[in-house]
Amino acid sequence: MLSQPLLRLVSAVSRRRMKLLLGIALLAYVASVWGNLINMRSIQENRELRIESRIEEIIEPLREKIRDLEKSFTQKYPPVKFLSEKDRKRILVTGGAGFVGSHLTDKLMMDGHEVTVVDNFFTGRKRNVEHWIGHENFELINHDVVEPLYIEVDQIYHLASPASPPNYMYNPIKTLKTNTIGTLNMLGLAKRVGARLLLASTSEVYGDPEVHPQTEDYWGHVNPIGPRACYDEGKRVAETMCYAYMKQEGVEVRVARIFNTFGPRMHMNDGRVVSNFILQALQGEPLTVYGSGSQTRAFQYVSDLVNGLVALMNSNVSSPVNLGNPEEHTILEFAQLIKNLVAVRELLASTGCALCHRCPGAPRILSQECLLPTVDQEIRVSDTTRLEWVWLNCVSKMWACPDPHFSQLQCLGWSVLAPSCLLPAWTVGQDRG
Ligand SMILES: O=c1ccn([C@@H]2O[C@H](COP(=O)(O)OP(=O)(O)O[C@H]3OC[C@@H](O)[C@H](O)[C@H]3O)[C@@H](O)[C@H]2O)c(=O)[nH]1
Repeated sequence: MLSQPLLRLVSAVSRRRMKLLLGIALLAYVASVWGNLINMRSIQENRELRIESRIEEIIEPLREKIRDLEKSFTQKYPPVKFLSEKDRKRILVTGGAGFVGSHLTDKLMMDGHEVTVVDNFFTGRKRNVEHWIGHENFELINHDVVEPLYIEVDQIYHLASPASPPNYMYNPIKTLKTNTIGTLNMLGLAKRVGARLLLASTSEVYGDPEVHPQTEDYWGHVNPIGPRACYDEGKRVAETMCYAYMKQEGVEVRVARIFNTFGPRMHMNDGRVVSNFILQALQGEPLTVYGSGSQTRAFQYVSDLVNGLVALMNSNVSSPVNLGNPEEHTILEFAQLIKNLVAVRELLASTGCALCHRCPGAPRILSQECLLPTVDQEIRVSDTTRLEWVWLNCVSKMWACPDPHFSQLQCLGWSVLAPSCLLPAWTVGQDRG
């Protein structure tokens, strides 16, 4: 038998042990719950990591594609000079998407100016200036100059008008409105904002000239009701408007009388002799020489004209200035040149009246520091060579083309449409000479 004190000792020890055991069990329980929690969290984290890496796997090729697309959409612009705020001008070019206007736009942009092109796209083409779209110095507005325009500019090159005979005779009333109301609107804008305006006039203001060559002091010989009157008289009144605004309102004006011009971006179907002959040769047709072919023209390359326009705009000469190549050729000579370069079957001499001679006369110096490019002997001599070069490069490539219709062919900027897309043929009876 155990004594009473011994029994008390034993029960006290087992109570303590019980407490200890209970404490240990509680700790073990807490530890296991904690462990489970940690385990669950790491499982969840693992799962999340797996999902994230799967998403990455799917997204990465897409990211790659976006990078490629971004690279291909990043527009590469022709090199543009940096001009300080003081030298940089805000320049409006009306008709800036056309043949001459787009080359002028190129020069002004590359010189570092801010250029706004306004065009109604009747004869202009967006693709002529598309290489500038998105550039911070460039803006393209689809607008008809017959409606007023409210913008802020320092200089206006006013070129908006159809210029080839079939185009301007297509809608003579519209041609008249463009050259009269359109010019009034641009002169109004020039007056409002204090801009200088250069009018792209034409050698056609001399009409069917009785004087040869036609210097700027010749008043011309124009039939006011002839087939070309909408253009000839439209440009004559546009010149009159310029000088009225100059005298009455103090607007600074420059007037360029532009002679025959050729070069890239000229529409093959615009109806003028260079494009007509090239197109006819491409299609294996005879060249249509109107009349005897003894009528003369002097063809200038478009970049020479553009340099002349910019030189004139920035000169102090406010009287009209002829811009053209003084090297004169008969149309027959021109046809022969093409005939010698390409195997053309025959030359067609029509019976139409074609006695007109057109040549800008001796080139003149605008001011001491501003020499018109037509004065440059090298350019004069090389013009025929350039024509041959354009001709050889375009034509030889096109002859090699397997498409018999030369549909939508692009060659050095010349666009050739399929025969079915051509404008109605330019007929002999419409020509003055
Ligand atoms: O197929 C043709 C086309 C034209 N010609 C002749 O080639 C000469 C030039 O005619 P174009 O149609 O090329 O141009 P034009 O000289 O008559 O007028 C042009 O010149 C100056 C620009 O300012 C004008 O915008 C434009 O009308 C004319 O004598 C014409 O009779 C042909 O012999 N065959």
